[in-house]
Amino acid sequence: MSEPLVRRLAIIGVGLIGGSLARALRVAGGVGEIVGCGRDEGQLVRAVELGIIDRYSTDPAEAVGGADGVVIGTPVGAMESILEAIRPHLADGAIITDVGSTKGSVVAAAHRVFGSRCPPGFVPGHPIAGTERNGVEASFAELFQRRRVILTPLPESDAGATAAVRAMWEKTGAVVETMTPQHHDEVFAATSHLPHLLAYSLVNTLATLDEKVEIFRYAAGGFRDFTRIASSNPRMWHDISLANRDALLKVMDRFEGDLHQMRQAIEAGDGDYLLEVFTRAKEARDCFVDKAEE
Ligand SMILES: NC(=O)c1ccc[n+]([C@@H]2O[C@H](COP(=O)([O-])OP(=O)(O)OC[C@H]3O[C@@H](n4cnc5c(N)ncnc54)[C@H](O)[C@@H]3O)[C@@H](O)[C@H]2O)c1
Ligand SMILES: O=C(O)C(=O)C[C@]1(C(=O)O)C=C[C@@H](O)C=C1
Repeated sequence: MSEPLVRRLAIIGVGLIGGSLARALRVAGGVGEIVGCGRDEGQLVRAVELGIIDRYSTDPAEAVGGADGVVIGTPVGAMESILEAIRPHLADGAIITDVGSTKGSVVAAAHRVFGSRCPPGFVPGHPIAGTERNGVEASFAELFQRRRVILTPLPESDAGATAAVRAMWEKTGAVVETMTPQHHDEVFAATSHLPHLLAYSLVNTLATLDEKVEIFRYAAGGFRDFTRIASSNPRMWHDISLANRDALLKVMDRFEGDLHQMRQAIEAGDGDYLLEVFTRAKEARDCFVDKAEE
């Protein structure tokens, strides 16, 4: 029997992502005991009932005791307080990673907690997979299969720790890539964070058009497709929007400019401009978006 990748894995925040990671590792093997931690004891009890975790604690310090692997699966706004709570209780050589949708803010939080050099076992991460649902009962083992996971190791991250976090995600069926935290935040401001803000903003505009909110009766498949992600957890996207401020503002400014140009073209009856934009966008989506999942 080969040694498990991780003898004891502590997952702080056993929700959609943390729960799916636990389920995937259960199926794939390679992890010994899984200890859950979180603020919502009901979720943790449910996770034990579902066989996703072996046991739980509502105290992060207790949960990480003796753990050789720690995954933080909470909203990014909670990560600093959790790192602060677990810092004195981390086992020597423990691997510490997270699943947060922003990386610069998580790294900055870690430096505020650990100082100029984070532990060599600290390797931030981000699975590019999810749904609009949240909570452990929305989790499933297949979530990460053939999806990308981005690791953003720090200069002080130990190569062995980075390899261990990579191996953990590859166990789930994910394809692992590395980026700098800054590049990560720029890329996902454009491909994930802005789309969510647009979906929320569109639905909010229509919801405030008429107080009877009757207009949604006439929304068809296009609106449903475009706005699925507006059903995502508001707290999660509150945290992401504020954490990735600079990259988001930059891409929002660009988008606002492009939308203004489209408005001007409509106002001027410039159909050629509209056709140019629509054709370029269709070609890009048809060619690149579907390939992204290969
Ligand atoms: N939902 C997605 O599509 C998706 C995809 C990739 C990454 N992420 C990232 O994963 C993280 C978790 O997202 P999720 O979708 O699993 O959310 P979720 O709401 O399903 O799970 C979050 C869990 O963290 C717990 N929690 C919240 N605050 C806490 C605290 N202060 N201390 C301890 N536990 C706390 C909650 O009780 C819950 O169990 C976020 O950082 C998010 O940016 C989400
Ligand atoms: O599929 C969805 O519902 C998601 O929103 C997942 C999604 C995204 O595609 O933007 C959302 C946040 C993450 O950090 C990564 C992926």
